[in-house]
Amino acid sequence: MMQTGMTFNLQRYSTHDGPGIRTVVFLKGCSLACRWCQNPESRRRQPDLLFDSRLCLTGCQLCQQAGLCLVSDAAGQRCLSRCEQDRPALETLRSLCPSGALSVVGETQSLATVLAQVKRDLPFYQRSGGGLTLSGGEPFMQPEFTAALLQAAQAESISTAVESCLHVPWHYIAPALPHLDLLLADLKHLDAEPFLHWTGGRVEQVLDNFRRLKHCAVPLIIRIPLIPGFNADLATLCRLFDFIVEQTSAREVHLLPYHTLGQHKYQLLGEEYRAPGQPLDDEALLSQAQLQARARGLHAVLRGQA
Ligand SMILES: C[S@@+](CC[C@H](N)C(=O)[O-])C[C@H]1O[C@@H](n2cnc3c(N)ncnc32)[C@H](O)[C@@H]1O
Ligand code: SF4
Repeated sequence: MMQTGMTFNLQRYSTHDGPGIRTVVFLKGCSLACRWCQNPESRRRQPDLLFDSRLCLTGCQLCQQAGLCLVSDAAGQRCLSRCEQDRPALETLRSLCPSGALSVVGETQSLATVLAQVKRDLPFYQRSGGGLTLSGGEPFMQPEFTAALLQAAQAESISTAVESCLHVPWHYIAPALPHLDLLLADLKHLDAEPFLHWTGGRVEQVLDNFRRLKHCAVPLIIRIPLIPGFNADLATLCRLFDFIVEQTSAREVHLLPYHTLGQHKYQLLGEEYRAPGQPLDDEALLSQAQLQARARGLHAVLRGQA
């Protein structure tokens, strides 16, 4: 049977998603809805419609003729109606808009198609120690496709990595592990209430998966997005470092200061942005956090610097 997956982007020459030069394949669908997520178009498993009012040639009416309903937001800007019933089938809109104001994000692709694109950069992987990284969204939410793609990449001598929030049942993760050279996993918080409030998920499932991974051979790097009002304070971060040392196999932690680069995409999706309006700008906190992580024997990386 032909394996297919739902992807929404493929990024070549990435140097931020694992060692060396990498190709990042972004898979659609996530079990969390982090308020700060830089990829809000990744969250639903189905294709999404984006509308950029700045590009709209208001007079052409092609989308209205196809059955799409545009409304005005509080500022009088045209935007998508939040009512899904006001939308025609997305496939009819995929290449309809002449100005690019409307775009459909997410497409079903065969494993062979994705692998062929990844293989184009084999010489770069070999020279730089890079490879394939699966991101998203949450790659383990497409467990069969993820495991099969990692296996196929390794069979081509391509090193593999996955970026994950670990908010999935263990049996979605386990089949991929034999085909994984590096797992980059987020540790966002330890407490149930703030985790639920800011991400919509159950923290215990994440912590449980970290504990299980301790008994697996796959190399693990933990990433902490530092989000003001959620976890960007020294006391919370020190508790996270303690958890890493005591309950996981990771000895490398990457600190990811909160940024707002994905904020405009919420508007394109017709969604409200419910995270802080300003990026994290607290160098004192960042350097203290790096010191505290190092004091616990962790290799702490901030903006690529150890
Ligand atoms: C978009 S996620 C996809 C992988 C997976 N779902 C996860 O959360 O780890 C990739 C990385 O981006 C980080 N990230 C997402 N939004 C961010 C933001 N606004 N500022 C800083 N890091 C962010 C996440 O914490 C994660 O490490
Ligand atoms: S887990 Fe990752 S992809 Fe999912 S909403 Fe959070 S940051 Fe975004």
